[in-house]
Amino acid sequence: MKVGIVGAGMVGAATANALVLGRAADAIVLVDIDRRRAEAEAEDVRHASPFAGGARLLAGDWADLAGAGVVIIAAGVGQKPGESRLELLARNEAVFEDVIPKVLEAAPDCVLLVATNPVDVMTSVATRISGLPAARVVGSGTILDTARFRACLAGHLEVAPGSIHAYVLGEHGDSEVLCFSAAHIGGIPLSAFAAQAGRPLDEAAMARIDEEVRRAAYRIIAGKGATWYGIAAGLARIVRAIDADERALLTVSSVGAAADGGPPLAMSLPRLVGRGGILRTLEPRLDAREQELLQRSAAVLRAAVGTRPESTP
Ligand SMILES: NC(=O)C1=CN([C@@H]2O[C@H](COP(=O)(O)OP(=O)(O)OC[C@H]3O[C@@H](n4cnc5c(N)ncnc54)[C@H](O)[C@@H]3O)[C@@H](O)[C@H]2O)C=CC1
Ligand SMILES: CC(=O)C(=O)O
Repeated sequence: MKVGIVGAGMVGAATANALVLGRAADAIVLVDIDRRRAEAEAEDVRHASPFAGGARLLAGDWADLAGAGVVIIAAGVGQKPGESRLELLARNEAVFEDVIPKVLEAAPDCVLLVATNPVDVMTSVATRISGLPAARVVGSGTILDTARFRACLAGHLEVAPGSIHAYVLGEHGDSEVLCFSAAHIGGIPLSAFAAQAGRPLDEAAMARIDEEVRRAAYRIIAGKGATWYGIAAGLARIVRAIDADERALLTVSSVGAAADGGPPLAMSLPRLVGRGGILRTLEPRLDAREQELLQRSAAVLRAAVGTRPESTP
């Protein structure tokens, strides 16, 4: 499949590299207002391609997105140290007003895959501007937070992250919800597994893991200015699910029924992803406290979306 990437900064370039190394695309087109940057990144990643599947890399114009099955939007500003994702909204909404119509003119049949922050609100914005059905506008949502959660649990429990079924839902941001209650390893609830493994998951351990996941971006941004490897791997995972029509269960964002029972809103829930984007949204089974936190997260996003007109699924 041909994949377009709009925004050839740290996230866009790392995603191109992850797609190449993961053999998740045949051709990748990088588009950026900074054409020189896009060309340099395309050339650099092109030199990784012979070590993997040989995907073609191009820095192009909008018209070069023609035929792309997925177009990833990673254009816009990122957080400065200490800044929250929601503070980026006004600046990145202006970028989307510019780029989304150009993408759709060139690639009217693509799935839009949104990475730009605040990613849930930007998914709502992209759905509104594009006029596409909600299923075709996928936000990376909490796919990264879910990976961080599994990585932390894997470290604590000394088990492979791939054997852990655990999810982060809600906002990709400060109000996200780590769902401990439904998490399991091989069908064994997390707490029972932890006891068997001699690695108790008490309140203190859960609070430490929560803090580690929720504050990960702030720590990384304080240390190196931005984050890119984790989200790049997550975006490549979503592209693979779409391309191979996997019906994979991923925590991604899309405008749809919200946890607070209000009008449609983009937030992360467990969703089946395959050809065409979101195929189905599942209702998570949470304990009462997590359910309440998820409703609060929806309220935070609803306040951020404000009075913007929403696209309904
Ligand atoms: N969803 C997630 O989990 C994550 C999201 N992000 C977000 O991804 C976005 C990009 O981050 P970085 O790559 O680090 O930023 P960056 O500053 O390195 O790259 C952004 C690129 O967008 C380009 N751009 C800006 N306006 C444009 C326009 N109108 N048309 C075409 N290109 C345009 C810039 O020239 C720049 O090359 C940020 O909003 C950041 O917060 C970052 C990490 C994780
Ligand atoms: C920057 C960002 O959203 C993250 O790393 O989670």
